[in-house]
Amino acid sequence: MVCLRGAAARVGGRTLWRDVDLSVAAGEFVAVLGPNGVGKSTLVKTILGLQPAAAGEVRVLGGRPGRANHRIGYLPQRRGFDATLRIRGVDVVRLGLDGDRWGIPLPGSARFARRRRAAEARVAEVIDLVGATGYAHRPIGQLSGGEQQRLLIAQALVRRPALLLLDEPLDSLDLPNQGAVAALLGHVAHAEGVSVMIVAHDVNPLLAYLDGVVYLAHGAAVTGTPDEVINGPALSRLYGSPVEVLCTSDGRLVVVGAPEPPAVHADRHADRPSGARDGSR
Ligand SMILES: Nc1ncnc2c1ncn2[C@@H]1O[C@H](COP(=O)(O)OP(=O)(O)OP(=O)(O)O)[C@@H](O)[C@H]1O
Repeated sequence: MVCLRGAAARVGGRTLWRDVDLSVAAGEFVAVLGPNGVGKSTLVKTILGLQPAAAGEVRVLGGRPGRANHRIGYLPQRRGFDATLRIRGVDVVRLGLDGDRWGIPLPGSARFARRRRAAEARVAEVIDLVGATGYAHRPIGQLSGGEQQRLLIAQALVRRPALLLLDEPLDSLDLPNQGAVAALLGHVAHAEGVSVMIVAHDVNPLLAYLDGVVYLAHGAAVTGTPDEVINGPALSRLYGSPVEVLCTSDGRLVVVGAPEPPAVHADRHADRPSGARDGSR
């Protein structure tokens, strides 16, 4: 579904990363990890064809990046909806189906009625899949961050994408909601067969569900299973200095000694509960 060989990204005259090899198969759930500014979002943009690779080869859904974007669901970084926004959750999901389409059949025609029924059925199906049926008819601005996030995931899924790309969807969710959204994405990958790539700062909520990890740091990447990547020797080689990975009694991983400062977006973490931490760094 996604294949990078010796890929490099260059923005503003600066090489962010190089020699990145990565393969994501159908139905795999892969996290893109690493400190602030290392180029995680740029990797997603490279896969979408919004940022040309500076070197190497990038193939997405069997072709050049950008060619098959209609088969990709994309959830960009965001800050949340204004509390006064009146549009309902169900309408937000529906926008993912036909929000960009022109030439919709005339109201009153049989084709229009058929299409509307099929669209309504698909929207209801995907809202059910993300567990948002109970609140999808409320204004999205009045929903919690976790509820909004589920509806946005439904929007990204409504066209039955083969690949789902999510840029920090767990950011600013509390720990129970991070866990719930991680479980939902694991289900989307493993039960629905969608390949899922997620940019994240904390691997811990995702660990139980992940098939693979891309860890970007120091202009390079390590890729593999979570066990292959998130360990002291692999991260020490990547950073070029001693890094330890500690495992807490409840199975959380804490990376100690990584040279970069913690990757916290203070602005987007304002509503984070006290005591919540970013354990993967
Ligand atoms: N179009 C651009 N022109 C110049 N610099 C850019 C451009 N896009 C991104 N950058 C820079 O490239 C670096 C990597 O950005 P990117 O958003 O990919 O990082 P990230 O790992 O996703 O960061 P974060 O964890 O903070 O979201 C940043 O320093 C950013 O300012």
